Amino acid sequence: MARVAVLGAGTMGHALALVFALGGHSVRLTDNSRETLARAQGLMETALATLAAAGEAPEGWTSAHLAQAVTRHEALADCVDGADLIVEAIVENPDAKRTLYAQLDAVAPAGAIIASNTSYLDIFPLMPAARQRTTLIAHWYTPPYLVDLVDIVGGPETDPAAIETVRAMVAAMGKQPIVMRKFVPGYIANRLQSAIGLEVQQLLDDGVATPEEIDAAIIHGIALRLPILGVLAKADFTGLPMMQHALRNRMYTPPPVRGRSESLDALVTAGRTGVMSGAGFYDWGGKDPAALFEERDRRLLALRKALREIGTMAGLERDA
Ligand SMILES: NC(=O)C1=CN([C@@H]2O[C@H](COP(=O)(O)OP(=O)(O)OC[C@H]3O[C@@H](n4cnc5c(N)ncnc54)[C@H](O)[C@@H]3O)[C@@H](O)[C@H]2O)C=CC1
Ligand SMILES: O=C(O)[C@@H](O)C(=O)[C@H](O)[C@@H](O)CO
Repeated sequence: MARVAVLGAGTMGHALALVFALGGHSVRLTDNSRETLARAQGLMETALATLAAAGEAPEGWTSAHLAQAVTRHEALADCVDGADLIVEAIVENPDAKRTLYAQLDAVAPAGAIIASNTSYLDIFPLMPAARQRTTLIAHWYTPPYLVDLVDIVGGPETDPAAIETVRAMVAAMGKQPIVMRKFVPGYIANRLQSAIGLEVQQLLDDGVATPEEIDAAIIHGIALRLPILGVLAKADFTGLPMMQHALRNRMYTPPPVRGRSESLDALVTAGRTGVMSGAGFYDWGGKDPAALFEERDRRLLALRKALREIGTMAGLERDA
């Protein structure tokens, strides 16, 4: 059992605290927003109840176990006291991360591994020199208690032993770690999501389609094949000469990277920041985020169960 400190209790932090607790570790959680830290308890409990109902939590795990396994701390120093692993899941802002890393350097145990959950940032230049050997990225997907992939990558000075420690820990929790040979922003899956995101935002900004139509195209067009074929086995079924033709014809030009989107900006300006605020691209009918997470998780659990039975023809577990 490791002592794990999770910094940031937002969308990812509360869920990562739950993941490590379910993995048998002792977890301390902090956030610089008191309300967020308080809300984390209810969100973890709802997620645990959903997992337990589906038989996906360890035998006999209850809210009482959770309260013992995850403690919440307002002070950073209390949170990281005695930590073997520090999971950084604060806001995706380089200045905020740089400031936190300097504070961490002053209070974290000397040998503690610091693992950032950053989606895209090269966090290594933000970290004080003394922590470079024990700093790495371990990037999870939401909700991390259901999505298995964890991207792991070290920086130029990271000790390979630190990478192996985290890889083994993640694998022991039943997850799918992929250790990247070098850092690239977005790893594999987030780069693909970025490409999709860029295209989706352009379609919206250009008024080509509505959010509902875009999601329908993904759900009815692309999504069904992905768990069975990935992208490259699907290409084998398409036929590779067709892919050559598509490249050669140059009919597709990716949208320019503009660093902003009018439709996204309008939503955020209107306070529609997503499920946590009750609305985003969709209107979530004023439902409590915990209820929405529960509904999402229940459906994802059912899908995951079905997919395990069906198997896959692509990827590391291909059974074709
Ligand atoms: N939202 C997602 O689906 C995913 C996010 N990530 C990454 O995880 C990290 C966190 O993202 P979210 O959970 O979405 O953000 P979030 O905004 O939901 O939560 C971030 C939390 O960090 C807290 N915070 C900010 N500065 C802090 C500090 N100095 N000390 C303690 N707490 C502090 C904020 O109060 C907030 O509650 C980011 O690096 C993001 O790129 C990675 C995978 C998925
Ligand atoms: O999709 C996810 O859960 C994550 O991979 C992320 O890191 C991000 O939030 C991503 O979706 C943003 O592009």
